[in-house]
Amino acid sequence: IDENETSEEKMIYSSSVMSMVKLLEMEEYLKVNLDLYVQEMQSKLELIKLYQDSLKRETLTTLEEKEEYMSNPLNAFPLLRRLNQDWPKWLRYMKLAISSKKIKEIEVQLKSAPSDDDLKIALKGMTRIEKFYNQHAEDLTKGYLLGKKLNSHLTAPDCVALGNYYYNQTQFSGSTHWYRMALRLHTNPKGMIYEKVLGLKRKRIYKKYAKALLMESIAADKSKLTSTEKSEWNRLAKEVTRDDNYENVKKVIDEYLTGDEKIFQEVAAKLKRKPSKLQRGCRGEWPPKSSPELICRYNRDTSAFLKLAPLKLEILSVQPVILLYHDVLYENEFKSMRDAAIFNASMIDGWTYYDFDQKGNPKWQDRVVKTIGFQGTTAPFTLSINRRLGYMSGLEMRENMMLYLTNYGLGGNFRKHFDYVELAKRPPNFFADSGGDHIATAVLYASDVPLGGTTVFSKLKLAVQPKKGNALVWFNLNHDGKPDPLTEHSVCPVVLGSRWTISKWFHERQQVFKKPCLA
Ligand SMILES: O=C(O)CCC(=O)C(=O)O
Ligand SMILES: [Fe+2]
Repeated sequence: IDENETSEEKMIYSSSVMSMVKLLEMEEYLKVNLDLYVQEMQSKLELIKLYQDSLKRETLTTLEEKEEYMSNPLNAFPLLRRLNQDWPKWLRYMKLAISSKKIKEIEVQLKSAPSDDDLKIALKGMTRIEKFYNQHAEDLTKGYLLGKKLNSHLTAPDCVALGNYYYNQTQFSGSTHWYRMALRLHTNPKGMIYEKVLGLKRKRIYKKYAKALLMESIAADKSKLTSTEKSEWNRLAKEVTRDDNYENVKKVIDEYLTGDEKIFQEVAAKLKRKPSKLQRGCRGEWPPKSSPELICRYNRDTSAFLKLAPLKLEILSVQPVILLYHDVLYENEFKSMRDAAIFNASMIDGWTYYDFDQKGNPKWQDRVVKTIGFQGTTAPFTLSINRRLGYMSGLEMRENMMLYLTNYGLGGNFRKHFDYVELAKRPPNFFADSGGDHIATAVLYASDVPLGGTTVFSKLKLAVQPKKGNALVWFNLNHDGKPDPLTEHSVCPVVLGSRWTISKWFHERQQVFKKPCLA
C-alpha cells in the first residue's frame, strides 16, 4: 500500500468503510428532501382533486339534454365564468413547479455522489469477494455472505451492474448468473420503476443474457478468439438479438429462470479455475499450526516494566519469528487516533499494485484502503503505543515513531508482498537515508472482522484472523539481516466488517546497539 496525492480527483468512498458512512448520511439527507417533495406533491394533488370534485355533474349525452342544461342561467353563468376565469388559473397552478427548492437541494447533494470510478472500485470489491471465496450470485442476492444470513439483499439494478461489469471484461461466465438474478428480480411493481425511471428494460436484459450465454458456450472466457470464432460469434449474436427472434430467445431463457440454481452452480464450478494457495488460505482451508515450539506464555523479559505487567504472547512461528500478542491495544487509544484522523485530518487512498509498466514505473492498481500516518510524539496515544510496541518487539524506535492508521474498504485486500526492500532494489544510500530496511512489522488489530480480512503468510500456510486488541509482530529480516522470503504476506478481501489496523515498520539502522531480544 502506498500513498498517492489525489487532491484533484473526486473523493473516493468505496476505499474505506469509514468514508462510506458519509454515503449513508448523504442518502438520509436526500430522503428528507424527497419526503418534503412528496408532501408538497400530495397537497397539490389533493387540491386538484377538490377542483375535480367541484366539476362533477350528471352525464348529458343528447343535444336536447345539453340544451336543457345550458338553458338554466344558474348552470350557464358559472360555466362561462369558470372557463373565463378559473381554468386559466388552474392551468397556471398545474404548471407550477413542485418544490423547486427541494429539487435544487437534491441536485446540489448529488454533486458529491460517488463517481463512476468509485462505482468501478466497488464493483471490483464485490467481484473480489465473489471470486476469492467462491460465492454464488444467488446467495449474495439473497443476503448470504460466506453462508451467514444477513438482513440485506440485492436488487435487479445491482445484479445488472455486476453482470455488465463481468461482461465488459469478457468474463461471460461470470456475467450470466447476474443477468439471471436480475431477470428473476425484475418483476412488478418494482419492475415498473426499473422500466420507467431507471431505463432498465427487461427486454434488454434478456438479450444481454442471451449474448453472454452464447459467448460463454463459444469462448468459455478465452480472452483471445480466433478470427473464425469471432465471426461465428458475431453472426450468432446478431441472430440471437434480432427483434423477430426475441420471443424464441425469451422462451428459452424463461425456462432457465425457473431452473434449479444448484444445476447452474455445478456447471459454473466446472468452468472455474482451481483456487490459488492464497485463496485457500483465505477460505480457512489450512489446518491450525501445532508444534512443541509454538507456545503461549507471558512475556516478562523484553523490558523491566513487563515484570509488573506481562504481555500475553503466542508464538506462531519461530523461523521467521512471528508473534501474536493478546490485549495490547486499548479502545481509547484507537478511538482518539481514529477521531484525530477523521475530524482533524484526512485519510488518503492507499493502493495495492501488482505490476510495473514497461518503463519500470509502478502501475497503480486497486484502491483498497484509506490510511494516514501519525509521525512522532504529537499525541499521547502515539507515545503509549510506540512504547508498548517496543516491549513487544524488543526493538528501538526513537528515530521512527511513525504509526499508520488504516481502514479497509469494500472487499478491500492487500496483495502478496514483502515488507522489506529486496537487496537488488535498494537505492545507494538506503541505510543512511531511510534508516535501513524494515527489520520488523507490527500490525495492531483495532477492530474485529467477522468475515474475511485475514492476514495470511502463504509460504508458511499461516492465517491470522484480526481480533480487536491483538497485535501481530514479525521479523522480515533474519538474524543475519537478510530478507526472509518466508515473510511474504497478504490481507484477504474483507467480506464483512470495518477493518481497522494500526501498523508500524521498524527500521533496521536504529537497532545497531540493541540486539533484538527474541523469544
Ligand atoms: O493489515 C495486515 O494484516 C497486514 C498489513 C501489512 O501487510 C503491512 O502493513 O505491511
Ligand atoms: Fe506488509
